[in-house]
Amino acid sequence: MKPWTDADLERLLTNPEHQDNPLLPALEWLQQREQAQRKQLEKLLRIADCSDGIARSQTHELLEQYDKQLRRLEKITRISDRYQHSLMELNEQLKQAAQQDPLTKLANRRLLMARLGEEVERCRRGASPFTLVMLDADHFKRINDDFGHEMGDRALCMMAETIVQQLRGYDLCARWGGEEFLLLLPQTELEQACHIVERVMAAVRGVRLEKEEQLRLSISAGLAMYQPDENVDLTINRADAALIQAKKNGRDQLQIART
Ligand SMILES: Nc1nc2c(ncn2[C@@H]2O[C@H](COP(=O)(O)OP(=O)(O)OP(=O)(O)O)[C@@H](O)[C@H]2O)c(=O)[nH]1
Repeated sequence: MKPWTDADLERLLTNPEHQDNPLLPALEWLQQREQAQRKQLEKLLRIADCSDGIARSQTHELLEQYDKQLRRLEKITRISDRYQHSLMELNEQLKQAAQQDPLTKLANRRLLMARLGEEVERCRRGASPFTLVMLDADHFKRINDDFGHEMGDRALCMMAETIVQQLRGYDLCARWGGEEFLLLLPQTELEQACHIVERVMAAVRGVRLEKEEQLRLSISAGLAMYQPDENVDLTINRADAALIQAKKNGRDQLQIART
């Protein structure tokens, strides 16, 4: 049997032949109810479609917001990485500045005293003794007077570089004062220290600053070997006294400290 359509039903209900059929009112009632239900269903479907659209656009909006937050977070992370990196660099620079002489870039007194403390400890634990060498540029005032303070600065830097080149990796050269340097030679007894210092003095004599052919440099040195249980300040003083003696003896030479 072919399915009933609305038109078939309408024809049946309006057919004068069936006007007296007792089922007619029931059929009309069923038709009206079916139409009402259909309308209701269509309405519900429209609402469902609409809310589906809203849900879709809300989801899209949320995804966009999420992407935006993610990009913002990535940007913040990049900035924070850069910030952390520059903080670390700054920290490193500060650390260096606290331990370095700004002119010659050598270790400063603070770093040398720290290393000296460690060396004394090592010596107390039975390692072989170390030697300290106080170095002082000769007649440096004349260099400044004859060639100018700026050239004096360059001469100091050249001297520092030359001294370091003659040392071993574990030795330390610090700028002690104006034109004074202090060498820490770990695990080095006097005889070996003398060889090192003679090498340093010879190298300083050979320094030539371009354009200033007349400029000649030399240094005097006082050596003191650390004595077990000696206060290290005393070792420094002994090296200093030996240096004064080297100056008195005519400069450009080394002198060994008395114990
Ligand atoms: N250009 C320059 N000169 C410095 C610096 N520090 C110290 N000096 C100079 O070094 C000279 C040291 O002079 P003095 O202590 O009289 O000693 P000197 O002329 O080297 O003579 P002796 O040590 O006796 O051989 C002074 O003229 C200081 O101004 C510095 O950083 N740069």
